[in-house]
Amino acid sequence: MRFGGLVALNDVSLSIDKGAVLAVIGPNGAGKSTLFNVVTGVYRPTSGRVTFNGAEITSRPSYEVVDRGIARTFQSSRLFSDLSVLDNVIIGMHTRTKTGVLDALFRPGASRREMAACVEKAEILLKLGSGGLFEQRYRPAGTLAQADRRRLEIARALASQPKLLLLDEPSVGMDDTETDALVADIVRLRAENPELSVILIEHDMRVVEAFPQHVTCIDYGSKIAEGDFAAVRADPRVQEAYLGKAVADA
Ligand SMILES: Nc1ncnc2c1ncn2[C@@H]1O[C@H](COP(=O)(O)OP(=O)(O)OP(=O)(O)O)[C@@H](O)[C@H]1O
Repeated sequence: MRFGGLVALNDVSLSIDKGAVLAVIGPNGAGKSTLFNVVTGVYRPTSGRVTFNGAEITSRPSYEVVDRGIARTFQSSRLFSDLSVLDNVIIGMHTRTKTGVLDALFRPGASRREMAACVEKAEILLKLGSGGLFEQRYRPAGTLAQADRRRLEIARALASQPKLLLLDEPSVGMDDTETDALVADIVRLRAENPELSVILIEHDMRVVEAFPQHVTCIDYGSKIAEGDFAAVRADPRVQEAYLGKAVADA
């Protein structure tokens, strides 16, 4: 992925199996969010391919990518702040609902029934995670605490019933207790959906350590290491690039 003269991603090749968690680490500006933007059709890559479940999805529009089963959260909140917590989750279901504006006008019964089903599903999702989102479901999303906003982003992404969930620094703005709860949420989510795959961009090594099997490190747009957490952490290029000399000396 090039932006003019800047190569934001250079020959980065990644794959993830069904049900696996892949953690992508790397310093600021390494190209991690760009990777998500390429996978989800926000950016059209200059070259290269994105395939999902055997089908090529390179540069497909984002709504189609969601429809195929890839959902994401963003590093900076993309919630509808004036809408309620509940409505934000319901909006995440739009690729899975059938009735539209015309149905609302001409088949109000069907439309109402579908909406009631959506509310029920959204409430279940809000009850799943930590942080009491369900109790706050009628509050405008913009009034939530930072950690709850991150949790709501995840609930909204899950509302589209993804097969692959992309989490962009989900622990940003969370304290240690909240981060532990986030890890527990992801662990529980995977236990309940063993086929769900997760790609996690993270700066917090405590989160990465909790999902240690597959870790990839990107630096200046290139993949510099991959393997399990212990191997990647021990790689001198990773220590140099990302973890810092303090860790190398530890
Ligand atoms: N739309 C864009 N136009 C121009 N340059 C961009 C664009 N998006 C990203 N970049 C550049 O691409 C590089 C990679 O950015 P990216 O946001 O992917 O990094 P990152 O690894 O996610 O960093 P961080 O951890 O700080 O979020 C940066 O130099 C960034 O300035």
